[in-house]
Amino acid sequence: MKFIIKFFPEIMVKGTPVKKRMTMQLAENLKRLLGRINEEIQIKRFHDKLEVYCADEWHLPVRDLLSRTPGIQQVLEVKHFETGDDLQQIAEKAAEFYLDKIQGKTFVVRVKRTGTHNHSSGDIERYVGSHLFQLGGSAGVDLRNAEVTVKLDLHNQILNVITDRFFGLGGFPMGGQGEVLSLMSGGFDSTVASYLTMKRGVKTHFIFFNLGGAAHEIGVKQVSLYLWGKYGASHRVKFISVPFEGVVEEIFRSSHESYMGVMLKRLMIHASEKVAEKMGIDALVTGESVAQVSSQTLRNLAVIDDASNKLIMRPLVVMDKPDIMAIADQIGTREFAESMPEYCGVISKNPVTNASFDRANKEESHFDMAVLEKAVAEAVSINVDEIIADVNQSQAVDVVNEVNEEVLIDIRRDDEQTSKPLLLEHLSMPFNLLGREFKKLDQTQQYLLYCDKGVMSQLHAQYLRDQGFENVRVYRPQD
Ligand SMILES: Nc1ncnc2c1ncn2[C@@H]1O[C@H](COP(=O)(O)OP(=O)(O)OP(=O)(O)O)[C@@H](O)[C@H]1O
Repeated sequence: MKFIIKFFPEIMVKGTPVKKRMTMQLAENLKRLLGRINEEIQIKRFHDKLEVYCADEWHLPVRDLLSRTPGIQQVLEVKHFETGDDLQQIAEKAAEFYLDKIQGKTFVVRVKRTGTHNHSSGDIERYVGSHLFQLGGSAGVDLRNAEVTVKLDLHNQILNVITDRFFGLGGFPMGGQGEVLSLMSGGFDSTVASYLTMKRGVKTHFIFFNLGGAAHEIGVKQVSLYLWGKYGASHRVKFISVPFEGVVEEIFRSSHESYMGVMLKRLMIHASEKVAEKMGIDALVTGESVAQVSSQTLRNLAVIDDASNKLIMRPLVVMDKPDIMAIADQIGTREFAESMPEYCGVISKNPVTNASFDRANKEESHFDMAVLEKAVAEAVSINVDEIIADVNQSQAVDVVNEVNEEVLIDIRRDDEQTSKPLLLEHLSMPFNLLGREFKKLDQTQQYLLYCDKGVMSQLHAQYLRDQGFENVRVYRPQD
């Protein structure tokens, strides 16, 4: 079957060389991504569209991939048949795909022809129209204001029928818009901010400041891997983890209580700048948004900005929280954000809301910058696609590969549990409900947690252990 890909309109209004570069970039990205589904999938590039050809068996994975690849506005699904210009065959194929769609609705048939045929386009339109009408159920033909257009394309002996259409993400193809380093804390805001830069075609690396929780780090790695795998996997990016416990201690020692929050953010920006510099990156991204918490005032954001010469991008700066949550739902990060362990370290009880530039500099002059240098020097950088191996290697909770008398708990999301059911006897407790539901279980039992990649189960097993459930391990069947 064939998919016809319409580019994002902002690409179409560019001058010819830019448009060409962007459409080539999208074709290259798709080639890389589709090749991971099946090597025989073909792509053809035209000035106004791309066409993807695949065997019918790859329909669903290809459709899914196209719906989440930046740069695509709309996709038409097309099936082709060798009907020649046999009117009856053409009408039957049209009925096969459109009869359902015209039930109770007015319709019109539009035919586009290339090549030589015995019938004119008008002949075919009239024949197919009357065939569909006679089959019943429609509200009749309306040549001017039809509710459904039956679109047929006869190309020499091949009839192309548009069987479905769906919208893509929009945005620009990944790779043409430079690179950023996104400060990722794993909550709603930084994940949505990172998604928005990825959708805009910006190669987005992740940096995480570990304030003292191994579980937090695993959670942030997991959501970064998820985001990248879903929306940015055409390009390899880095996940950088900076041990920030020492910095937090030093803030406690050197800062006034009301300035601790601002200092922490400034020091994160300082550290990100140093890492970005080494990577040749000009811009940082944060999930901050004006007035979301009392300390996110314009003045405080300006004082945080002052810590660096890098461009600081805040894609959510004027967005309302419900709109941010709606994006999190749409991109599938809500459950991750909700299950991220809360870190409540350097949160000033009475945070300054109108920080002064001079005072922030003065606070910083009391801070021993060698501590920050040390944290940056000890930062660990891995390719985001190596996260699974990395988490499994540094696991803090034992992993077993068979179930004996333990209670097995499937902690995957509901939709994953339904699409790939676990065949062993088990309890179902999706990870976003685990914290609440687990309290109801018998603490003396032994438990095994199961998830698809073994990352979330590590995170939650550690969390449950911290809550006093000592007999929790991870179940990872052998491949
Ligand atoms: N531990 C961290 N590592 C990396 N970046 C961080 C960390 N903590 C905060 N940030 C960055 O600072 C921004 C503001 O953080 P803050 O905790 O004030 O807000 P938030 O709205 O709760 O963030 P989020 O919802 O992304 O967790 C975050 O969106 C993120 O970009």
